[in-house]
Amino acid sequence: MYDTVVQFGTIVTEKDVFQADIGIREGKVVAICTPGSIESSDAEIIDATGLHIFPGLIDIHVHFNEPGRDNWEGLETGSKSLAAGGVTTFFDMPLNSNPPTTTREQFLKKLQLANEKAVVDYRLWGGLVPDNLDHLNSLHEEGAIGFKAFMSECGTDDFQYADNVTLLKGMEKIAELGSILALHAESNEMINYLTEKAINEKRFSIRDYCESRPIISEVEAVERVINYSELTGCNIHIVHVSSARVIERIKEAKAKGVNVSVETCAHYLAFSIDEFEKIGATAKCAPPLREREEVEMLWESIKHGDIDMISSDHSPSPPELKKGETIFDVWGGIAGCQSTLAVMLTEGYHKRGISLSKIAEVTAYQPAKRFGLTSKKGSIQIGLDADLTLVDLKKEFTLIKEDLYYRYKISPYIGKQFIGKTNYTLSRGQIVYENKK
Ligand SMILES: NC(=O)NC(NC(N)=O)C(=O)[O-]
Ligand SMILES: [Zn+2]
Ligand SMILES: [Zn+2]
Repeated sequence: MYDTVVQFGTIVTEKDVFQADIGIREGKVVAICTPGSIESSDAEIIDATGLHIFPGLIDIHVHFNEPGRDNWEGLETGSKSLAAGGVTTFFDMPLNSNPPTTTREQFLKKLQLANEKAVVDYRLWGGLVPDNLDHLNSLHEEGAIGFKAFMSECGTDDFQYADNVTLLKGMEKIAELGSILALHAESNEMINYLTEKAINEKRFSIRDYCESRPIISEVEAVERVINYSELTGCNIHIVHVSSARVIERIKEAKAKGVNVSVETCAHYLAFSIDEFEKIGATAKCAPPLREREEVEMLWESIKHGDIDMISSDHSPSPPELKKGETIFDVWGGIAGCQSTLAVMLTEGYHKRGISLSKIAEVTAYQPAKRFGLTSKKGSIQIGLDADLTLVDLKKEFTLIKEDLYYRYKISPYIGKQFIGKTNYTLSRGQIVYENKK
């Protein structure tokens, strides 16, 4: 009757926490029953006694950089890391692969590589850049989950940021397609002005870097693109918001009827500038880490339901690019996609009383809902894919580099103490991670 039965675990969904057994057939959940009641003579049994079963996470924001920069990460190492962290679906960003995913040909090439190499499910973002307006249609036809644009320079030469005219024209098209535009929203003018000033004045501390990309530059860009959304009718998603001040603006826009969603990343919830100063360049990202009180306000925003989802924005580089004369010279991007759930459990559930259902909601249900995947993913329900992560909520561990599956064992989370560990991950019913393998 079943290929696999997960017995005696506690199921966590966006609505509920309850004990039940799960029967899996052909990759789908086909039964959810009273513990011990499933007839399972010829099924593989997974004993989940003492474990919590979350819907596999959906990480809508990773940079696995293949093709072209797979020496920075790669679809195999990246997706194995996700499996180890309980993530069963990822959306790969159109940059820093080289060439970036801005035409049909490049999209199909990446799709083929993902098909060969990824150990969990995936979708691909298409890019919106100044010279590819005529390609948006074909990217959409091939199944792009949405489009991504940068409002400021992105740190590589091969993905141009979208000027305002490109944004407006692109948004008009994306609205017609009924798709969605994700934005890296920082004001290019403000951050370039402040960066130049800091460098001229030889202010090279970590705090100087953070102050060169202030919260107000996020606010400016977000307000602008919200206005563009009202004008064009384009649905938008703001990636990696670092501050509750920005979340407030998005909340106001939602109340006015603008179709906008927002993510923050695990690192903005785990670290403040104080940790950035201790850890150094490994914790450099853009927008940068913020003050401790901002971290706490983000957690409050999650509690109040003002943040739709959590991503990792996993954007690693080779170690030599994380070294440089000053903090301004090193690669901006954090490697962390294996640790998202551990951060949510440790910092959210254990330290701040965030409910398990809220964690399932922002890591799986909301991403599935926003991107139209709820007929297959995002929760634990009869008929959905058996994408499951089995977690020991009480397991304490310190992350060591040998635990990581990244191409390079570099991450600001190394040395961090966590409570809550993934023991098994199932992707469409198949065990893709079990006890460190
Ligand atoms: N080129 C990048 O991958 N940049 C990424 N880097 C960060 N966030 O520091 C991003 O998502 O903006
Ligand atoms: Zn970004
Ligand atoms: Zn990113």
